[in-house]
Amino acid sequence: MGYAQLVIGPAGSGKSTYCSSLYQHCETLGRTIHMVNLDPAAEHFSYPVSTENHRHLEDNLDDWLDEQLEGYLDDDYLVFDCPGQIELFTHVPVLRNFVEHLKRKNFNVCAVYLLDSQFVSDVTKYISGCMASLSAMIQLELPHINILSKMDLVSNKKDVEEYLNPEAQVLLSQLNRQMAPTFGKLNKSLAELVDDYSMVNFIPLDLRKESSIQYVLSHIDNCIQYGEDADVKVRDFDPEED
Ligand SMILES: Nc1nc2c(ncn2[C@@H]2O[C@H](COP(=O)(O)OP(=O)(O)OP(=O)(O)O)[C@@H](O)[C@H]2O)c(=O)[nH]1
Ligand SMILES: [Mg+2]
Repeated sequence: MGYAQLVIGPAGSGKSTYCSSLYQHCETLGRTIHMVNLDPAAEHFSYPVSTENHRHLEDNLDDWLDEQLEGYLDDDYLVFDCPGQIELFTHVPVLRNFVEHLKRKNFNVCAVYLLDSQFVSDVTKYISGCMASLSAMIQLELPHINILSKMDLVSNKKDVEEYLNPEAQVLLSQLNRQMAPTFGKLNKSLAELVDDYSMVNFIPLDLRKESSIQYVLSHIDNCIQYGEDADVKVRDFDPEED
């Protein structure tokens, strides 16, 4: 049985930074994880790929993803740093195919969706971030964990708290305050959608704190049942501990 995190989220949300911090954290613990960078952009495309090329892109990526998996063992813990292009996990089924592939290889996979905490300062941005997360959740059909990244940039933690487990009513009134009355109905539907899926449930991540990284990791490990067979106990950490 192998374990894998699929780290996704909008461009610049902090995926690569999270991956390297996680790697260092595990290194300190003496725990082995492997990072796999799934961004083929640097190697293959130095230009935007148009929609006509999607088929072509897909075929190439399947082979390329296969190559990335070579050399890893069936019981490894892998962390896939995905590119920020949202269409890779929504319009194009390539990431979904990759997930199927991992499952066939007996990997327990969890989607780790990062959203920049700066998005929370603007409820419209926040909602769009939630929708992108929801879309990934539906497309990938994986256990899913939402993370609010870059918490070190948040000066007042109270501002963010209500967005960690937001209520539809709060979102709705904030959306209505910002937008013209014609959007009232749409806002209501959006807020309800977010509420219905009860997917909007973010764990704050402050990379300056080892305890915060550990807290996030514990949640993910739980999700993919890592450590349940072994003697390793998944400890619960208080993110506000230090
Ligand atoms: N202050 C702060 N900045 C961060 C943090 N994480 C990432 N950044 C910064 O945010 C920018 C984007 O970070 P990346 O880790 O490259 O984001 P990404 O999601 O991998 O971006 P793409 O691969 O382009 O989608 C960089 O300038 C980082 O230095 C964080 O926890 N705190
Ligand atoms: Mg990156």
